[in-house]
Amino acid sequence: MADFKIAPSILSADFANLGAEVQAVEKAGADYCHFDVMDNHYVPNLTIGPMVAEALNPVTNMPLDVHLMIEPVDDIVPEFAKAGADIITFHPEASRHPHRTLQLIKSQGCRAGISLNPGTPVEMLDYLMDEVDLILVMSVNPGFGGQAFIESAMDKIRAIRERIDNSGRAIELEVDGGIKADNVARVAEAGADVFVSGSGVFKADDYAARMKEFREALAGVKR
Ligand SMILES: O=C(CO)[C@H](O)[C@H](O)COP(=O)(O)O
Ligand SMILES: [Fe+2]
Repeated sequence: MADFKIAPSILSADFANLGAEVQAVEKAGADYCHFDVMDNHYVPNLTIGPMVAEALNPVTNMPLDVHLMIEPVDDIVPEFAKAGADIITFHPEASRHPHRTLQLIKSQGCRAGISLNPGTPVEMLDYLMDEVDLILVMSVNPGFGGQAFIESAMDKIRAIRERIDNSGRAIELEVDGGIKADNVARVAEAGADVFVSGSGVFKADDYAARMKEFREALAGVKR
C-alpha cells in the first residue's frame, strides 16, 4: 500500500489556541502540519507568516508544510526556512521564474513544492520535474477553507501521477481543498499521496475519531 499522509490545514483551526490545536491533531495521528500563507494580493485573504511558523515549530514534531499563496515569492522563502519550514510550496503564477524559485527553496534546505490552481494546466510541470519535490493540486480555488471539491482535479491528479511515475523521482503528490473522509479514497485511487484537510479535520468534535475515519477510508485503497 502507498504511504498515505494526512495534512490538517490549520486554516480551519482555532487561531486563539493554535499551538494546542496543532498538538491535538498530531496526537490524533496527523502526518504534516499544513500552514496556509495568504497575502490579500495573490489571494483575497490574509493569514499568517514566518513568525507564527517559528512559534509553532518547537511545539510539534510534524513537518511544517508551508503553502505560500503570496506574490512575489522569493523574498520570503529564506524567512520561512529560518522559521523551520520543511516543505515550501508556491504558485508558479506568483513567481517570475518558477524554476529559479524551486532551486532557491532547496538551497535553503527545504523540500520544494509547486501548486497548480484548478485552471492551471499540467503541462507547465514538464520542464520543472527535475527540480520539484512535491506537486500540490488545488481542488478548490485558493484563498478560503470550507469550499467544495472541484471534480476536474481528478483528471489532473491522474495525469500528474503518470508524469511522476515516468520521472523516476520521489515526488509527492498532494491534494488540497474539499478533502473529507468520504472522498479521500477516490482521490487516493487517482494517485495522490498526501491529503490536506482543513474543515474536514478541524470542524470535527473528536479529532482522533475523524482521523480514524480518514485512515479507514485509505486502508481500502489499492495502489
Ligand atoms: O490552501 C487552502 C485554501 O486556499 C487550504 O489548505 C484548504 O482550503 C483547506 O481547507 P478545506 O479542507 O476546508 O477545503
Ligand atoms: Fe493549502
